[in-house]
Amino acid sequence: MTTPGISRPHCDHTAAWALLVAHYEREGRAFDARDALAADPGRVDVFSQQAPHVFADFSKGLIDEHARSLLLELARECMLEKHRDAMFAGEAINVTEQRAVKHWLLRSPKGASSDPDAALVHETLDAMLDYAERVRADVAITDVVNIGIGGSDLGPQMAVTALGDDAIEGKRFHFVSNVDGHELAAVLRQVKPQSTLFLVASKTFTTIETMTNALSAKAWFESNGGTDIARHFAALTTNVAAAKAFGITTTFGFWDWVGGRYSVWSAIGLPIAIAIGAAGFREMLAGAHAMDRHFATEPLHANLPVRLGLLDVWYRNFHGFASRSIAPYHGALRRLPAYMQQLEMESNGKRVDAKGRALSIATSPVLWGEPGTNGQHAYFQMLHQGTDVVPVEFIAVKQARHELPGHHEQLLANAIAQAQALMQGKRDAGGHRDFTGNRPSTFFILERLDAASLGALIALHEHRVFVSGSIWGINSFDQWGVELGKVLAKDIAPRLASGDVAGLDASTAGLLRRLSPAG
Ligand SMILES: O=P(O)(O)OC[C@H]1O[C@H](O)[C@H](O)[C@@H](O)[C@@H]1O
Repeated sequence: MTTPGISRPHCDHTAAWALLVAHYEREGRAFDARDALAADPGRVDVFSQQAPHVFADFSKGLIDEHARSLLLELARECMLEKHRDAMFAGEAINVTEQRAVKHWLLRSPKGASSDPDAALVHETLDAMLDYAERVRADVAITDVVNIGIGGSDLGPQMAVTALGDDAIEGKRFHFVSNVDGHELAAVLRQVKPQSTLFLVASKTFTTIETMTNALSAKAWFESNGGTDIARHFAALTTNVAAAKAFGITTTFGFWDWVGGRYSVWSAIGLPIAIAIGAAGFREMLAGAHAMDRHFATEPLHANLPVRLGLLDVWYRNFHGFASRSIAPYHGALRRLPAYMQQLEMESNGKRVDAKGRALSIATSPVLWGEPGTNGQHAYFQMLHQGTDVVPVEFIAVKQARHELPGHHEQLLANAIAQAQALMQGKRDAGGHRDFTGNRPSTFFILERLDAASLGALIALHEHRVFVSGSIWGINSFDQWGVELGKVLAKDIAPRLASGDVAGLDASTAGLLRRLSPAG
């Protein structure tokens, strides 16, 4: 195994980067998308891209053709394609953990990949989908409770929410992630041991929140007359031994080369498979695979993840935009912003390069958002008239899944109008009613929200995050930043009970005294 991270240049030391700096100063800063569109309506075709299942229009973005070609040059100088190909070749590009990055293999069709793990992937997938179909057919099971957090929660929860209209009748889905006992207690009040299936989802099977919730669920199950753990608990994990030690015999595994935030395609996706069926789950994989092929084979200038990732770099490092708002105009995509937060901020929220050297350029922006039109009535004020420019990403779905007249037209009209308003602005000498306009947005369109298009949309974002992370020179596949707090919580927990503040700083000691029952 080679470590391609080592040979990649510092992208901010390349000739293309210097040219981008100069271009930004000369023209980029003052660029006005309104003028550009008025001067050249053909801009819409240049700054849009159809990819499998997803169309994206960034013609309202603050980018011109020169910046676009310099960014492509930057990608070439930074050996983006080589890095991408190394991922698809199964090289250990997660250099800090010496692991391959192969979530794409989970959606590669049978026989399509020569990767040594391909056969095992399909064996596991077949077994998991078989099990999902058995659960679907089992009318005695009315409630499925997924216990997991982070990547073991956000993906399945987001996808079940997005596609749940197709869920079989008679089954409810619950997602318990927080160690806050209010969450599990609220679910346990609604379910019965004999009709509930608990899925304990944890890549490591050591995460304290998940273990605490799983132990409490098991204790509740046993003390409420539940007997058959094998039937009512299943584990989704890479740590089969730990699941067994916990007392769970039904286990669906995955591998260390699947990062938690990239694991929705693995056994972690079991709740989705139970909700939409084996065929639906395979469609989701197929949609993602189509996007993998697009990313792996399309030339850079026509490659949607590449174009989006480069636009992210342009916005973050040249325009200096520090956040991005995600506005899905579809209520069923309401968990998508949270999912994207983990995907991008945990992947690219790094301040050192892949070799551990401090970076002198900015990395991940802050991602946030709520579904439209709700967000319009809450924070769009700031997007239209605030002092910061925040690029907005609209996601619209052409076909509705309901029959109520009028609603969908209004929903789509609002999405289009908000993007238009952000760009157009409105001159008013009065000040308060003045909209400066020229606020950038990207507009995504899905024909319909189904398993295939959702799969493609998620894979698109995985690859987009790869692209910006690659240009920034970071390892997008580790997450050391979450460790310190976990370690300190282990020290604090017994102190809370005892009230022992010895050795703590004065501020932390003060909080502990206030919150400790012993205090
Ligand atoms: O699936 P698990 O091993 O329980 O991990 C759950 C989550 O917790 C960790 O702290 C990581 O930050 C996440 O990337 C991960 O998805």
